[in-house]
Amino acid sequence: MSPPHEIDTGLPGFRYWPGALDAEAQARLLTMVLAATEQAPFYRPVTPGGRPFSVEMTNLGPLGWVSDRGSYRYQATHPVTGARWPPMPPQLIGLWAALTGWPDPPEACLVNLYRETARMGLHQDRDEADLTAPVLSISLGDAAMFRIGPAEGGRTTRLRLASGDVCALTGPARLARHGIDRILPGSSGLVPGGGRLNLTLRRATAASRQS
Ligand SMILES: O=C(O)CCC(=O)C(=O)O
Ligand SMILES: [Fe+2]
Repeated sequence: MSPPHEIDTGLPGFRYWPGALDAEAQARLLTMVLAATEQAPFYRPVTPGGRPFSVEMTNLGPLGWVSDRGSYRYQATHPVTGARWPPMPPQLIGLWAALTGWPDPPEACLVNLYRETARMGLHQDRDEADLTAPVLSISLGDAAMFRIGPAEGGRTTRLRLASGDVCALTGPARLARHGIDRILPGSSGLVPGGGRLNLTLRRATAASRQS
């Protein structure tokens, strides 16, 4: 992977590295993720209000983000199979360290699968114990129209995220509102069956390190 080029989008703390993963790194990552989904298949969660997500999900790593009639939360097991999530691929731990510089490794990699009509409404990521730890997001496959705006609401900006792009919510942008308006079906042939994969890496628990 060549060193990522960082672009200033005007929202402090929102960091964007277009083309951070070259075609070979994307293919390797995709192969690893698809292999892990043999063990931890995609499933369609529902919101606490009972509405099914249009996105299908699974997780990698010691903890995974889940949503059901009870709550949004992190847990160690797949809600359908009851098995532990597959391990976090070392390539992702390395990318997290290189791009965020955060001292603790990621604990959760949420894998979002967007088929043709899937989307994700504007939201904040706030189910983590330490809301100062960054969120790192990797795009694979079809491009997506990503929307982002300040935590307090107001004007949002649209950004087209393509396969291999990486972005991060850090510092003052950690609680930025964001979502996916739509994907651009057929813009990439990377994902078998079509669509987009998003990998979102996070710390879930509070850091245990001493200061
Ligand atoms: O698919 C994306 O790029 C965003 C995913 C996201 O915001 C989330 O999983 O919290
Ligand atoms: Fe999010």
